[in-house]
Amino acid sequence: MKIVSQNTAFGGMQGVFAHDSKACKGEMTFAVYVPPQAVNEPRPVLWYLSGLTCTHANVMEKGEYRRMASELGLIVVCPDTSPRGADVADELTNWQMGKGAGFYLDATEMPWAEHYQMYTYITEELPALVGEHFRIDPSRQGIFGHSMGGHGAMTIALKNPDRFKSCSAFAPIVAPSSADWSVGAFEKYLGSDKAVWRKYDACALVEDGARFPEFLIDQGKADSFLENGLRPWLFEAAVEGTGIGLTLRMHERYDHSYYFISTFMDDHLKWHAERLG
Ligand SMILES: N[C@@H](CCC(=O)N[C@@H](CS)C(=O)NCC(=O)O)C(=O)O
Repeated sequence: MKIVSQNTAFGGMQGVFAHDSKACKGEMTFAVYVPPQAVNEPRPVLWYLSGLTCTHANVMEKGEYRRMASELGLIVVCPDTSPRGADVADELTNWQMGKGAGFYLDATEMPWAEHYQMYTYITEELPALVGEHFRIDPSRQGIFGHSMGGHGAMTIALKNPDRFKSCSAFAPIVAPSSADWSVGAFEKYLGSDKAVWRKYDACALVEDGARFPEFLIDQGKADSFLENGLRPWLFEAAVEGTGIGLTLRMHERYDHSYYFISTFMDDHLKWHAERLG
């Protein structure tokens, strides 16, 4: 693992690291905030998955999570959203596909399958690396994210309820199999068999029997992607009668940006800390 940068913040350390990824077959970069408490004891770890067009840096620079993470003693890991590098397939004029748009899935179709193995990267390879280098308590893990990363967090939690104790999302894509801005990507990454798509769709996973205790979702009502891309009401309908708890908060005037995310970041960190102990 290579140190890209390390800076002291709120008594802890904000680092950026790079490593050779086996899953994605190339160099991957991620950010980790380590709170001061981690010097003395293993601390809970929170995985933050970012949205379309992002790298590890967007939330690190604009998410405003460090003060509260330091106070609560949370380690926050922020991975990249796709494989990178000159040899990685991409669509230069399409921001919903390719680099910056990995959708946290393992692609099965060529040329994408060669490097786009983000599900394996996020659920297996990166946790092993982070566990080796940082004082995480693996029995206390939470996951959250924004937009495409909200989709990633919710689907990963639903598929790994024994590993994650908490999950929340900012403006998540709750049903990517039928959302305007993800159908094209799913077709290219996963092929035309829609039964496969259901494994990467929070609403479909719940319909197919996956369970997680509860979710917190914050959504801005002035989000330009609300009607065609995000549609949290579909998840509200999917969890009805399942026993899955959902706190869905709709906020007047907030859009899709990091101004929205940073406004509610403290609430999400507290939500996770309460459940991670
Ligand atoms: N590039 C898109 C917007 C993409 C977008 O809003 N991405 C969100 C995640 S879905 C984001 O976090 N962007 C990076 C940022 O705001 O720093 C557009 O032009 O409409």
